Amino acid sequence: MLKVTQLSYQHQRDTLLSDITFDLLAGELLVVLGPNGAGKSTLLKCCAGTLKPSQGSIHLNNTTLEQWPLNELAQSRAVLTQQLSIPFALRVHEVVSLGLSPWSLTIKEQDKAITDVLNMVGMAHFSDRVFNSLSGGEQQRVQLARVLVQLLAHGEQDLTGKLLFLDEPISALDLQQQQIVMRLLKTMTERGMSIFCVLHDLNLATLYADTLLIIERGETVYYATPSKMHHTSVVENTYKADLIQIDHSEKPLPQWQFRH
Ligand SMILES: Nc1ncnc2c1ncn2[C@@H]1O[C@H](COP(=O)(O)OP(=O)(O)OP(=O)(O)O)[C@@H](O)[C@H]1O
Repeated sequence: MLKVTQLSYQHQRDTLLSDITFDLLAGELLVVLGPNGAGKSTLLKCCAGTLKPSQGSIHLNNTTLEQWPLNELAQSRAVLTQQLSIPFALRVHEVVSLGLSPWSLTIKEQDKAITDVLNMVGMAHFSDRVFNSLSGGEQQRVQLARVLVQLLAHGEQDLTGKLLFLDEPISALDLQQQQIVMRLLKTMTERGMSIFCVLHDLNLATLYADTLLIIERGETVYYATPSKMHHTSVVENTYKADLIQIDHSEKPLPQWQFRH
């Protein structure tokens, strides 16, 4: 699906990413982790086509990103970046409808697609509210609905070939909403969608990801399934935090607690 080979990104004299290689398969949730400034957002922007890598290649379904016709690319991959503000007094359903711009749908089809994704993120009852009047977490859920509708416009069950990039999509959410969104992402991957998701929460990442990619100072330090991290010191070495590694009580997966 997405094949990234020996990707490097240089900004002036700084190497922000160096020799990153990974594959994202159909139906896979790849979670990208790493300390502040590690290069996660830069990697997301390169892979999504917003930044041009200095070296390396990015193929989406065997075609390089630059060779994809723009509208077809917009129908196949959606990108949710951090810190999005809407400078106009748009209503929630109007913000979500921005995600439908690559598609030609009837008004009825648009309304259905928008209602479906707002239901998925539990925001249908806010459809007519002015977006800027929502809380931070509510705004984040609406923005997630906007990128979801871009990939689910026709309500198709099989989402193979659809690629979603998310940069910290749960950073403003409470515990219940974090779980709802992570379960929703899992449901999307079960329908075939591929998801590249930057997170800071190691415990959620380990629970939900199929694969973890951990980067530090622009380089890969871990690229494998979460369970392979069991009883390693990768997290402690990468984050330099004083942590205790424990076993999840219901799954054979590592989790972390702060020592105090
Ligand atoms: N346009 C730019 N000019 C100079 N430095 C930049 C630019 N964009 C990013 N950087 C630097 O590149 C590094 C990686 O930034 P990036 O935003 O990718 O990190 P991140 O891993 O997403 O961090 P965080 O967890 O804090 O969001 C940082 O040190 C950042 O300051």
